[in-house]
Amino acid sequence: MAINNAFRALKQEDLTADNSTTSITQLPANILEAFIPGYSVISKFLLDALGFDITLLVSVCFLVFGLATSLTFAWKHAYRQFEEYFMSFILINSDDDIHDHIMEWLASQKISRTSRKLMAKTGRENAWDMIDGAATEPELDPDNFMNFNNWDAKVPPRFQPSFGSHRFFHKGHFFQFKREEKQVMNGGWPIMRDEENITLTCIGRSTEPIKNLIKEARDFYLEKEKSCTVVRRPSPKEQRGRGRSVWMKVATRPSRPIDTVVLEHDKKNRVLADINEYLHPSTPRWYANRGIPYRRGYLLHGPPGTGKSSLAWAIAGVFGLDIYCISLVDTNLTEEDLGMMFNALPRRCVVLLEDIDAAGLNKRQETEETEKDKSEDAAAKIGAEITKAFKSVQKTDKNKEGITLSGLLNAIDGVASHEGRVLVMTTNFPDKLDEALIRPGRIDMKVEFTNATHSQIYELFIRMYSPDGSAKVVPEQYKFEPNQSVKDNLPRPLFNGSISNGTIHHQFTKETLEHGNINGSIPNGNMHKSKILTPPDTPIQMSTPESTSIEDLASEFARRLPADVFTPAEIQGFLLTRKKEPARALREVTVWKDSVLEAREKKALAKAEATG
Ligand SMILES: Nc1ncnc2c1ncn2[C@@H]1O[C@H](COP(=O)(O)OP(=O)(O)OP(=O)(O)O)[C@@H](O)[C@H]1O
Repeated sequence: MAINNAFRALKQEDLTADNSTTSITQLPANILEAFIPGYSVISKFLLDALGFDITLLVSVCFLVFGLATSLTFAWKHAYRQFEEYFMSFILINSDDDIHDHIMEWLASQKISRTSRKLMAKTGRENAWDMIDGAATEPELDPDNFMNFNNWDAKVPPRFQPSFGSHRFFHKGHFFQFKREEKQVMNGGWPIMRDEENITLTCIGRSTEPIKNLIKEARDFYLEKEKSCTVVRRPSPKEQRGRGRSVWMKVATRPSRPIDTVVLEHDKKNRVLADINEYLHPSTPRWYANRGIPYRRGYLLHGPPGTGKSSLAWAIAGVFGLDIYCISLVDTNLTEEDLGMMFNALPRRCVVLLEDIDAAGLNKRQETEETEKDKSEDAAAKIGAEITKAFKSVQKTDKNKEGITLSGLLNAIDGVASHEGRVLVMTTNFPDKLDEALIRPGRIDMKVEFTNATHSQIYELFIRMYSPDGSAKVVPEQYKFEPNQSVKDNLPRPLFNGSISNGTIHHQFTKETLEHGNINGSIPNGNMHKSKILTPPDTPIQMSTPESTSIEDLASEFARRLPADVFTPAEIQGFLLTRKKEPARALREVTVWKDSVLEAREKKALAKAEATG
């Protein structure tokens, strides 16, 4: 009996032990059934068909999954707590320049090669990349033309860390870089826009390592763009405001060297010296001590194509300033926007207001109209009043979305306005501008641009044909005596183009100047005279001891054109189409001059006829 009881107890124990084993490695069938409907039927079917019980396998999978989920949850929670109490972060919005600095820097770091989460960007080359030889060389087709077929596809893509979290070590510090994009309301429902933020996090309760990293990224970026001018324009209307920048970067281009602006040296130097003094760190105090608003405006005026915008760009390049361009004819620009834009300007920059005469900011007519009114009788006066009122309503409507003179003056004189900034306005018609706009305090220096003088023509020629585009200062002895001709002094031996080290050495003789008889060929077939092709890698070296110097050609060229008749842009356009053929330019300039003058005359006649 006792043995029987013990045996039963043992059996019971065995059963219990069996049960406990089942509960660890095998989940009860009813639990599995709850997760996988029809599980018992499937497992029974598989047991019958294959003689294999899948319960153990499924249970293990469930347990591993459960464990992994719990561990992930616990890790995330613990990491969040750690992040909260032992980490620091800095948030950067994509509107800010720092965003570009960081992304550019990261693209050059190891993380952009090793990360498993990358974003590929088509490596669109900037036209200026060619300058540094950074750009990929295009292929030449059998006719020696460059072939840009599928050019963008040939440029290697750029890689950046993609959206999500990335971790990396830099200079002994651990960083987490998180890039997120979300949709936010743009002004009001239902217009949405994408907003991108990046968060940089580091271990420790100080943000100093992140600040250092941002500084490093900024220095890296600025070093790359050292000799470039950043161009900004107003952001699209729907993106302005709400903490978003009202300015957006539209381009970065190589700074324009000041010598490339062909202008009387005195004029150029006067402007540069004035701006230099204005931007000096001690100048704001000087202005403040005297209670004078710290600002300076420049009006560049003259016919179209005489170099006004070019000078503004060159000024930005000389002083390493970004250029902020505003077009007052932009109908999307309101006075409120304009005020916001002036207030959002950085401490130092060039603000370029182009063609202000085209913006409807013409001289006010009031005085004129009042004078006229005085001489009219009462009935006419009433009529005039009605017309005036009607016109003013029309004017208000028309300018609802545009800028009025008072709006512009308010922006210029605004609270923060452009203190410390260089304000440059350009116009083709200075006489049309309202006195209020150009009074001292708003415009402090006026620079007149004219059609090309003889010395400008000379310099434009030299600049076009000297190997590196640099022109020597117009020589003192260079005098444009009406009867002086260097042509008569040109050496006479026949030209024979010679080539050494793949470079064509042109020599110009009187005959080549007169008849264009340049004989040149390249043995490797790069240049075929019949196709008038010049290989891309053949800089022209013009002057050799026996040849006519480029200065002589320039003098003769300038002599053949009248002064103050053609704009520098016109002359540049003419030279550009003969950019490697100074002799041809000299040969053809007289014909060109006559044809342009004739066309002008015809146009003037047609206009006169049309106006009766
Ligand atoms: N004085 C100059 N020196 C060098 N290049 C010039 C000069 N004037 C004009 N150019 C050339 O002509 C082109 C037009 O010049 P730019 O835009 O500066 O003229 P602008 O006076 O501002 O004309 P607009 O009044 O039509 O805006 C540019 O390619 C520029 O390089």
